[in-house]
Amino acid sequence: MKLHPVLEAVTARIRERSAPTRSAYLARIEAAASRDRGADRMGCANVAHAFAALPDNDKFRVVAERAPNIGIVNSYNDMLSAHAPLGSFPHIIKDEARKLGATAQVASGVPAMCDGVTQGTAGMELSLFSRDVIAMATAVGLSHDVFDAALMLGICDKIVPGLLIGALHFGHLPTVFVPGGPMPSGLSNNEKAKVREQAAQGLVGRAELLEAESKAYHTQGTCTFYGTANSNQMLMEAMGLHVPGTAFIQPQQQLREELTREAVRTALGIVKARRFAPIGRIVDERCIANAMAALLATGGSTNHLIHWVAVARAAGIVIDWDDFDRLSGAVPLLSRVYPNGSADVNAFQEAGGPGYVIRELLDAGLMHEDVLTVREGGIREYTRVPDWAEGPGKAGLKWTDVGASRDDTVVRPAREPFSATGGLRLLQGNLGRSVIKVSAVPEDRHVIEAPARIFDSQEALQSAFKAGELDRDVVCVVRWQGPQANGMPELHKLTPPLAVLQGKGFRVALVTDGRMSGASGKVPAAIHVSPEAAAGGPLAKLRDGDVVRLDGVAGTLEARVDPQEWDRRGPAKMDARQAQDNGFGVGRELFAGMRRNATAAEEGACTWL
Ligand SMILES: O=C(O)[C@H](O)[C@@H](O)[C@H](O)[C@H](O)COP(=O)(O)O
Ligand code: SF4
Repeated sequence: MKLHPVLEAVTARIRERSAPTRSAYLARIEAAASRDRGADRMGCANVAHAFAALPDNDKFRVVAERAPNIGIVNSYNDMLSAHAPLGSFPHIIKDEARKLGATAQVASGVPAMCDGVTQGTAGMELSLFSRDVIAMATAVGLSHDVFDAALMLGICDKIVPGLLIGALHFGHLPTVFVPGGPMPSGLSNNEKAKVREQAAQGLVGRAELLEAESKAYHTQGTCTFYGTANSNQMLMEAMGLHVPGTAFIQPQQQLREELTREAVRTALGIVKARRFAPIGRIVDERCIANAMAALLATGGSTNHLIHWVAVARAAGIVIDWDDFDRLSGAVPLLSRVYPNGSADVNAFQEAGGPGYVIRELLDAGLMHEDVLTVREGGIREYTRVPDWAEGPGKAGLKWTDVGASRDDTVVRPAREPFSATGGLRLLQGNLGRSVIKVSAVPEDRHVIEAPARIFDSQEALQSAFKAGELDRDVVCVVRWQGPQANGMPELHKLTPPLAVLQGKGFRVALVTDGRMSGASGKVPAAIHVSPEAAAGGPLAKLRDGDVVRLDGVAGTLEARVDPQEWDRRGPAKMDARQAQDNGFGVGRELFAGMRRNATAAEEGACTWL
């Protein structure tokens, strides 16, 4: 299939811009790949320490027989419903490795924050930087340097980007990502959102709200909205870093275990076949462009406009919001999964899932086909759906073509998409550069112009809402929420009050240098405003009553203030003590160095460069 000219142009622009950093990166992984590693190179004490805990026959294998050794990086904990199933995976992986004459060791555990638990609390100020902590923790594990391949176990928001950034610093290793899958559907996301809005208006009490939330989030597995966690899964499929079709197979079933075993077979298959497919080679400019296209075609999380910039940078590839915006003009919206619709990821999988979207994008020339993946069959393998058959002679994993959409309210072909353009837009103007997810906003709310009301915290906005001060057309500006100010938290708790105002017919919007959740959607929000207010960005000059225009069609974000007056204004100052006080007791002081060192949101909010 001929490549779409826009995909071709964007990829060429990325390749040209990245040439110096990408060639340096490839040289580094060549050097690492040629360095002899493992048991027969290390000192005897090192070897003894590395394998002391292995059962004797495994020790023999990995030392005497130089059997391949897999490093497992696991983000298991009980705080994320999505990660709870991962506790049992290392046992399955070691068992499968042993069957294949290899060994596997947990190289390291990495931390994982549940953004649902910390949403709206001071703990959320650690969330973005936990991504780079996870990358560093991945490096701590893999730096034992006794591995021939790696398996990355993780699903949620900052965890997959962190694991990927870490793994790319070991780009010489074949690496497969292993998910756990979504929980079975409970109370629908729309129903949940409705109860939240009733609670915001005082129409239901805490007992009713807790009952609704607990019915939505009711067991192990990933939450079923298409937020950052499930956008991660879609992108892992589009980048060819998963076993094909594994993303949205639910945990606690035999197929999930078989796919985990298949990840071991896939990683060892690369090692034994000596197929040159280390992760640093798979993740190239075309792979990154494919991920961008898949994000846009599914109205994925706005967080990936930060994370995938950082992921690309870890592979020596430089992308920016112009690249996303240009691609968004050519990539159609092919799926509607909450918050971009009412279906959840289980319905998305039923209707065709990632395989359907990837097939449609490939056939429309909107994904590169000539890419490396962890599978020999290349990216076409990811247009197929796995199943596991039981019984004599039939047992085993098999894949079938995804076929036609089984629900065209959830996934549609590229020839008749939900929208001709992708779900994410770049906004520019005298307030800086920002992004908006338009795919989840009602058409008649894509352009909002109203007087601004300035807030220095999300709590201040919630208090003003409760006091009835926002019952009007208003652009709510929440500043001092960028990476350097307070770690760039998600302000998703503002969705219910703003949605109530929108539901009353007021024309409302949010403008912030902070983030929103991948699960945010219906209220127009210009987010990630760069440069952030704490770095001298123009949000610091805005005042109550200034008219602000957010135009998701023209791609602009402007303060309608007389230019001379605007130039005369000095910036407001952040009350740093306020941030310190409300953040005490959740460890935010430990992240002061990362706040100081973070690059801008558009550069991925990287803290390691
Ligand atoms: O980016 C994301 O997808 C969010 O961070 C998500 O992981 C988080 O859990 C939300 O807070 C969930 O939504 P609710 O808070 O509405 O449950
Ligand atoms: S999707 Fe969000 S709320 Fe759900 S488990 Fe993952 S981080 Fe937590």
